[in-house]
Amino acid sequence: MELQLEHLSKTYGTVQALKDISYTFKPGIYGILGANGAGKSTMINLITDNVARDKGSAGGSILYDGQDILKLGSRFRGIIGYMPQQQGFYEDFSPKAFLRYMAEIKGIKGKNEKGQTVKEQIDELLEVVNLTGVAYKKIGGFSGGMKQRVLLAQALLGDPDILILDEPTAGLDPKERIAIRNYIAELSRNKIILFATHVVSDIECIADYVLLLKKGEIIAMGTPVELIEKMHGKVAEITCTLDEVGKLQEKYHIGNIRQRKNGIALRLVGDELPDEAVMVDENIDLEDVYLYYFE
Ligand SMILES: Nc1ncnc2c1ncn2[C@@H]1O[C@H](COP(=O)(O)OP(=O)(O)OP(=O)(O)O)[C@@H](O)[C@H]1O
Repeated sequence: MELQLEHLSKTYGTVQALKDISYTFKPGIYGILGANGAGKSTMINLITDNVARDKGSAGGSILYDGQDILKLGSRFRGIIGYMPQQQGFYEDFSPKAFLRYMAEIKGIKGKNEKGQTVKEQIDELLEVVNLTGVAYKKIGGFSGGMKQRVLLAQALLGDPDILILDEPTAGLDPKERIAIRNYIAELSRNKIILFATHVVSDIECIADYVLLLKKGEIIAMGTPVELIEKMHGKVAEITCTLDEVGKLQEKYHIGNIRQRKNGIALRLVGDELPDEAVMVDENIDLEDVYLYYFE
């Protein structure tokens, strides 16, 4: 199974939101990391066909196992599960009623490959996202995290081959963030899962591959380990006084700032680092990678 983006571009008026993106997704979890406005939602909206591509060859193409998704039409939509950024669902619905409604819209009927009826599939999904106890309660009274879990469950309806999650942890507190991340980590690795976020810790331990998107372009990509290895010689720590912090901030990308007994320890990331800084080698992480490319 392959989802291939070929020279994908999208322009809104004078803003080029995506610039000539080519990349092939295979089964696994992809962290799509980028600051606000990087083009993550645009990429997702093109894959889900919620936004029209630029006209003609200028827009590029998206192929699912070699076939243009626009030609596959509803067949392609049937294999996609999509969790949108906005929680625009009906507050008066219960999770169960909402999932039943979404199953109707998606045309999911009869029994699935495991021989489960739609009702059984819904019950199983509610169990997976830990909402069985509130299956008949109104969504309107739910916390942000519970609402996100309802959205995740609807994206999983019909066991889609491709799962697209647009900032699934947006607005959640740390505990709920971890819960959502864990549900995603436990999903089958036979799917292509795209997880768009601007929060490194969301994907740090669960992504098989990471794409860094900036101003509509992929500026770096690889497995987390590959990206971390490229940072060799670009991360250091320096101990300084509070007065010196501002000056260093002007010249270098600054990560963690920690109070230690002998002064303030700063993490510096960049191609050129001060001589007096001590190189960090062993515990470089994706936060350093993010800082290097984005700050
Ligand atoms: N409908 C639109 N009309 C005009 N410009 C748009 C539209 N949608 C997105 N843009 C612009 O395209 C660029 C990419 O936006 P996009 O929403 O894809 O980024 P993003 O990485 O998903 O950011 P966010 O996390 O804020 O959603 C931005 O400059 C944005 O202002």
